[in-house]
Amino acid sequence: MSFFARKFAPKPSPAAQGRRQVGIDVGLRLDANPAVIRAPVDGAQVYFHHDFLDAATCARMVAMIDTNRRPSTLLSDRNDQGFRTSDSCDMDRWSPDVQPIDEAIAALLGIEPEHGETMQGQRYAPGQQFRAHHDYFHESESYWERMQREGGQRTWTAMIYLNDVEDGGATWFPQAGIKVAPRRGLLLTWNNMNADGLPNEATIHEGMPVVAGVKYIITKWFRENRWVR
Ligand SMILES: O=C(O)CCC(=O)C(=O)O
Ligand SMILES: [Fe+2]
Repeated sequence: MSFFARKFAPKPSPAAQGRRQVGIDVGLRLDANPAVIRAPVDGAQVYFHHDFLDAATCARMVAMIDTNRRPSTLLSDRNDQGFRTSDSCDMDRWSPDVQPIDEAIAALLGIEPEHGETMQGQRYAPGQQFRAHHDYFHESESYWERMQREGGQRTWTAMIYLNDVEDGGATWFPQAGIKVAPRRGLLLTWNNMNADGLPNEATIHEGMPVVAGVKYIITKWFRENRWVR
């Protein structure tokens, strides 16, 4: 960018600058971790870590989800039946089974655990899905005012598949062009913001319908500010 273009370009807001820095810091940390693989996609930061959780830990998480699950909800002004048909549950962050996983994910990314929302468990039976969506908050929706008070925008998402699924249930990023098949213990993480610290539309993704078997995952969404106070 020329000197004049830079001088007259709109200045990024302090919030966008903070999110931009989180993208840089977390990206550098993941790039430096030999156990982490960066997905070869343009226009989004997407990474994997195989066997992030062992089989016994995954089995404990599956049992917790089965005990506490209820129909999933959607954060939207529209009432869209069929959009998210799974079951979900909140994983108690202070439980001795959950806290170490919470902390391990936060340490992997280098984000303070207090920026993470409550870990969510999700279960998809055959035919169940989570249609294409962004994890970041749409700042035009009515929930945004409340979200701003509760930690602000979502920056990084981390998901862990707790089991192999017989058929279906891949996580598909149609714009970024990757499809991830569930595999026990596999962690998938991506930055919902772009290099300017603004919502990255190319992170649109869906949990494709399970065809055979049952899919279990846990999801962590990180906020730009502290979520736990
Ligand atoms: O089930 C999946 O593969 C995707 C889940 C997801 O996008 C989410 O929980 O935000
Ligand atoms: Fe999502």
